[in-house]
Order: sequence, then C-alpha cells, then structure tokens
Amino acid sequence: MVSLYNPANILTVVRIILVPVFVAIAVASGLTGTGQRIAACLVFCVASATDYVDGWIARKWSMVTSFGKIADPIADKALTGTALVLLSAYDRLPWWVTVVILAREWGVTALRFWVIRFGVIAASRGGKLKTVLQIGAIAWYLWPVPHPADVVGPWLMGAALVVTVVTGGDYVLQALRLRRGN
Ligand SMILES: O=P(O)(O)OC[C@H](O)CO
Repeated sequence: MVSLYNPANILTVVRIILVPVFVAIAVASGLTGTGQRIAACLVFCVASATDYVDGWIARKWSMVTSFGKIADPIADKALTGTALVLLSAYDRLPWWVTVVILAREWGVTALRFWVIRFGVIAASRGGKLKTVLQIGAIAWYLWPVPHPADVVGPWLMGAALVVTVVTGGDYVLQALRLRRGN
C-alpha cells in the first residue's frame, strides 16, 4: 500500500503552500515594477514545476494515490486560478477570460466529486496540455514584457482557453459514462 505521505503528495501540498506566497508578492507590488513581477513569475513557475515533478515521481515509483489524483488538479487550479484573478484584478487580462476558465476548472472539480462514488476521473492528456498552456500563458503575462506590442501572450492565452473549454466538455462526457457504468 502506497503511503499518503509520499514525495509526490508532499510536492502537491508544497504547491498549495506556494499559492499564498505568490499572492503576497503580487498584491504587495500590485503587479507593477520589473523586480516584483519577475519575483511573482518565478514563484509561479517554481510552484508550477512541482506539478510536473510530482506526476513524474508518482508514475516512476508507483506512488499514484487517490488523494494525488484528486489533490493534484485542485492544487493546479488553486495556483492558476489565483494567478488569473490577480491578472484581471490588475487590468492585465480581461475578466471574461478568467471567468470562463474558472467556471470550467471548478465545474470539473465539482463533477469529479459528483461521480466519486462511481470512480475517479484522473487528469487526461488534454487536461495536462491545458495546464501547460495555461501556465505558459500566465507566466508570459506575469513577466514584464512590453504588453502593447505583445502578440504571443494573447495567442497563448487563446489556445489555453480553447483547450480548457474542449477538455471540460470531454470530462462531462466521461462523468456521464461513469455514472451510467460504462
Ligand atoms: O483538466 P484537469 O482538471 O484534469 O486538470 C489537469 C491537471 O491540472 C494536470 O496536472
């Protein structure tokens, strides 16, 4: 039996703990100032990197647990959701983008709990791609690049948005299949 307190799960918890650290830096600076934005971006990237490492550890040393399957996506959503809200609050990203992504993310989380009696909906390949795109787009928006001339950021965020919505629909179908028992 795999211990709950394994390195993969501990890294997931570290990611959750880094969320308030990221918020503190972002709020203290109002996401202005080159140094502060670089600091916020670096904390965000380190926290995001734990997502890759915990998954790798869990697979390599067979440390996949039900806790990890549920907590890992929640930790991702806490981090990316917080970053999106802050970017919108500081006028760096339109609110509608944040609202659509948050609705999908927390809708899928609610869906996971709704069907938990029937089985666990683990992160799909599309879900992982979505997370990579979201992290890349958010990091780009946090980094102090010249925004008026920036075309990369909106394209990255647009791609993240499309994959976010499409994979959300796929999870709805998975949940319905689980409930039907096939
Ligand atoms: O799309 P989700 O909800 O399965 O989330 C995917 C995870 O964030 C990948 O680590």
